[in-house]
Amino acid sequence: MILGIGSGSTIVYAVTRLAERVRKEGLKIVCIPTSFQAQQLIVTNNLTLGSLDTTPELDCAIDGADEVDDKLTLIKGGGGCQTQEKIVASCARKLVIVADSTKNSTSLGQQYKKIPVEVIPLAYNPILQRITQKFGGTAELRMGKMKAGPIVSDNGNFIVDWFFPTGIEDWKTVNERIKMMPGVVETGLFVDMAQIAYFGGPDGSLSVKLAS
Ligand SMILES: O=C(CO)[C@H](O)[C@H](O)COP(=O)(O)O
Repeated sequence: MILGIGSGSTIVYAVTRLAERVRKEGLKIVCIPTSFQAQQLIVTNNLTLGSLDTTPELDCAIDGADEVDDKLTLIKGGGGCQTQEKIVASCARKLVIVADSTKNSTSLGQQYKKIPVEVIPLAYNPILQRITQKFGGTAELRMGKMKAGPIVSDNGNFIVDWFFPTGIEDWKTVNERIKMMPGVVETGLFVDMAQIAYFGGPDGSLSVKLAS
């Protein structure tokens, strides 16, 4: 199986369990990373590392999410990896989301208030202005906590966080319009990409949401 490996803190649990099964059951799995973090995760768990260069068609990708609505529209990019995550997911026949129950919502904005957008550094300020002029809300350049200056993505770009207003329903159109802005590399909006989401509860319970 060719499997995309997502980024974030939740995917770590899935990869740990996967590595256990590969060891015990001798599963043959090639893992395609969605970030530098995912690549390290694959390597440190002694899983087989692959790339889109050699395997551009994946059976499945597993990833976390910052919020999942009832249509399985996702907000991703809390860790700034949405571009590679979306590329890998787009090459996979199936996208499976693993998240804790706080990420589950009926409509976007109930849990997570912002859409991360990866941008070419030169364009960050015009993009901050265009997004808020077109759609409202506020937007800011993501700044480092330990590093002075902006966060730089794995691709050498900046991340703009758009704190969107309430009431937006047509996320497909919003996504397309933001993507058309010169300098935008990728948004953290995943529309019609995920087929299934698993949510773990604090009591060990599991709930599942399927794309309609
Ligand atoms: O999109 C992502 C990184 O860009 C993550 O998958 C998302 O932020 C969820 O992370 P976590 O599992 O730590 O809550």
